[in-house]
Amino acid sequence: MRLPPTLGKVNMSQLQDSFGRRFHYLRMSVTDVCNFKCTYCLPDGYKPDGKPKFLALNEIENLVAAFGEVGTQKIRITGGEPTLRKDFTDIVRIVADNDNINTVAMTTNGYRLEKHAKEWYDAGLRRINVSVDSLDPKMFYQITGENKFDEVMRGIDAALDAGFERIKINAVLLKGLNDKDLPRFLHWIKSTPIDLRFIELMETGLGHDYFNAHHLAGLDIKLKLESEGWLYDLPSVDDGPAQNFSHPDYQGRIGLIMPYAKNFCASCNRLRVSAKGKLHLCLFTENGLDLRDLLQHESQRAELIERLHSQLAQKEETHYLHQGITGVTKHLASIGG
Ligand SMILES: Nc1nc2c(ncn2[C@@H]2O[C@H](COP(=O)(O)OP(=O)(O)OP(=O)(O)O)[C@@H](O)[C@H]2O)c(=O)[nH]1
Ligand SMILES: C[S@@+](CC[C@H](N)C(=O)[O-])C[C@H]1O[C@@H](n2cnc3c(N)ncnc32)[C@H](O)[C@@H]1O
Ligand code: SF4
Ligand code: SF4
Repeated sequence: MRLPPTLGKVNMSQLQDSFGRRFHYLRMSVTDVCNFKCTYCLPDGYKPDGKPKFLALNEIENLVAAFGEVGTQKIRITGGEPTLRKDFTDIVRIVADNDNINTVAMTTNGYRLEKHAKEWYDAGLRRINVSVDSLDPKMFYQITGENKFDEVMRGIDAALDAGFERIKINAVLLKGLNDKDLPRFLHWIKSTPIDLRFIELMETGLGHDYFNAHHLAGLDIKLKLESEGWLYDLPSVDDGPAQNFSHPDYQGRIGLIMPYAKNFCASCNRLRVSAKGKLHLCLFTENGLDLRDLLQHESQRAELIERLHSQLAQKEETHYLHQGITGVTKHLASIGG
């Protein structure tokens, strides 16, 4: 792709913060809308705030191009539920067509996978993370507010058939809800080549009561796995924050995402852009900086890149969740998790 002439004078080095962390992974949210009502995320369902206008395809193209120029190699499309966008396949294609991006991923609740897995694969999507909080259909319904367990599981089968590089399953650990599910999950991955990740519940604007009632530490699972012969896998450079484990008797792997663990943020390698075009330096705390005025035309790329570099200096070392400070993030659907 030909670059605008001004780009020659711009700092094209990789995005880096003042703690020496480099950012080669962008989580790009494309909608806040969701059709599920997960109790830890949108317990009352998605409530539109006015008439939201989410990033259009040309804005997404300019965003991807700018991030690609300064070192982004992996883009995860997320939401809300990203696949609710009618132009979702076009979004995948835009990301996949950018030569700087070598990993195109998405996170989904899986309800449209069965029908579209192959189409998205053909458009260039290579990795999929699907949220499945329980393997008990009744508990799945209780947690997500949707009776779509069978549909989602058929979607995962379709994704396995379509040939995706990697399929990960996300389950948020919830005391009193899915905390009895470990044996079922283990049984599933014995013969299924997926990465199963248990995510510790993070406190959001939902409040302290929900968090206190349901938070469960991942450490207990880690100790149990280690005692049963699961071995820690060294992370590769574009891995997310999970600590991964594998076992010779199992085709699948297990990952633990423990945001309250010591040093969790030391390996932070990702930035976020919300569906309305705001840059978020962290999943928590800040309001986000508007990028949208600079997403309108290719000729603005140099200015956009300068803005990205100038913001990175403000990225903080860690979140403040330990102090119960959840910042402005009301729920993770508003920023893509
Ligand atoms: N606190 C915190 N949690 C994160 C971060 N990244 C991911 N998570 C949590 O992990 C969940 C699952 O993330 P995914 O969307 O599957 O992405 P990922 O874990 O980066 O996935 P991979 O790229 O496949 O490793 C998110 O929704 C968050 O709950 C992060 O940077 N900080
Ligand atoms: C916000 S969702 C967006 C993508 C898609 N709708 C889905 O559910 O996979 C991304 C991830 O965030 C996780 N998540 C949402 N709220 C969370 C919370 N409070 N704590 C931990 N993980 C959370 C979900 O389980 C999901 O795996
Ligand atoms: S976790 Fe995902 S599927 Fe569940 S309510 Fe939030 S955005 Fe929707
Ligand atoms: S909480 Fe913030 S600083 Fe920590 S890993 Fe997540 S995005 Fe990075």
